[in-house]
Amino acid sequence: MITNLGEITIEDGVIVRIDPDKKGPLVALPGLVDLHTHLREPGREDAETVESGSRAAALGGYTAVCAMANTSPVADTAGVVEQVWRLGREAGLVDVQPIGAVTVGLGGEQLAELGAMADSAARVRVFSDDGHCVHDPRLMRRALEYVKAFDGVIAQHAEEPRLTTGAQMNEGDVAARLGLTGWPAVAEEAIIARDVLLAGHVGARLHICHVSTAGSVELIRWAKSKGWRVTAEVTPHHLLLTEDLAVDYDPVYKVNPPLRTEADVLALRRGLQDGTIDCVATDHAPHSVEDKECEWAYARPGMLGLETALAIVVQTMGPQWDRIADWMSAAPAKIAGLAGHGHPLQVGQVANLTIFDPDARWTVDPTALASRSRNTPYAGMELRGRVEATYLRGEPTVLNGKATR
Ligand SMILES: NC(=O)N[C@@H](CC(=O)O)C(=O)O
Ligand SMILES: [Zn+2]
Repeated sequence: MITNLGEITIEDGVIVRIDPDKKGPLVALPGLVDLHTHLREPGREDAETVESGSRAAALGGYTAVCAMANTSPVADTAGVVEQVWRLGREAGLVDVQPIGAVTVGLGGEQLAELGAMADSAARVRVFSDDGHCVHDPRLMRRALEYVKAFDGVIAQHAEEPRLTTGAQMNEGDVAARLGLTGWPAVAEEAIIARDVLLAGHVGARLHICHVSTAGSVELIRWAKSKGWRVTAEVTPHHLLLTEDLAVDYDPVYKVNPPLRTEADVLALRRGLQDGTIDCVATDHAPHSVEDKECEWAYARPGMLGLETALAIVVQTMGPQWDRIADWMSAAPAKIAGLAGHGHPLQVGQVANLTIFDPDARWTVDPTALASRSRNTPYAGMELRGRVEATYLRGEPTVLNGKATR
């Protein structure tokens, strides 16, 4: 089958011609890859399923997502990661690459069967206790040593739990005014400092999840200057939103790590621009109405991200299409070891691609999202730029802004 997408022609799932003369107003990007997605299946299918999350991802321009391990049961065995991987194949809308837990049950005490997950049909290469920090430095060291053998990576949720007990939002003036317990920047930075040193010592790959402070950017810049194998991600929400949004106690803005200050937002954008931060990852964290639309103190942290990510990145970083292709496709594919994704749009490459209309304006309606949850911080906001179409190995998963399945 031959498909013509303006300047790009696809045949049998492969890009066979690129004709720059035919370039129209739409932007073609390599299919986006998300390094940090919470799909909630198994266990919380009321909040999201592999299929609903895959549909949200495709609508956001993604062709692959890495599914975080904090499901129920936890993805800490070959059986569970294979289940998630198989569900992704059945949904067939994006490639779902499971992330395995670092420790049994995310308990932080005993290493999970990393090797068995790596050898499973799901071929796990990224391991994370996300939602929890791997707190014990000895265990963290062992995990780094273990995954080094097969070029795996430990993705750390950097949060020193002894400094965040009872924390509800960023520590600072706003928290003091609202009477909410603060989550200080140092809780993130202390773990990053420790772990880049460990990664340097072991010579293994470390990835820092959802970096949120200016100090973290500095530490990662320093670690990279040493030549240590450290990568980092930033979320679209940390590139745009600040702690001030908490003033009305609307729990949609409660997220972990918390929204920080304007100075942090600017430092994160600079860090992404100068390559200190490698990629943008959504941390798509769907939560049910009961878990989210309640008092701030009881609401679960986390916000949706997949369907709005590209528009938010363009809004915050500008229409730097080559850089965006790197931040949202090539870099995350490389970190996750996804050989079939992240390729530049070139003749002969597999046709995983996203067609984006940079001028389309749309208003975010939480009830119209493909996600089973509604906890988007952009509800009612007018965004500029929308995914028109997404192709997975040459097959459309989204056409005219609608999922094909
Ligand atoms: N980001 C969040 O606030 N929540 C995530 C866990 C996480 O990414 O830390 C979740 O699973 O809901
Ligand atoms: Zn996390």
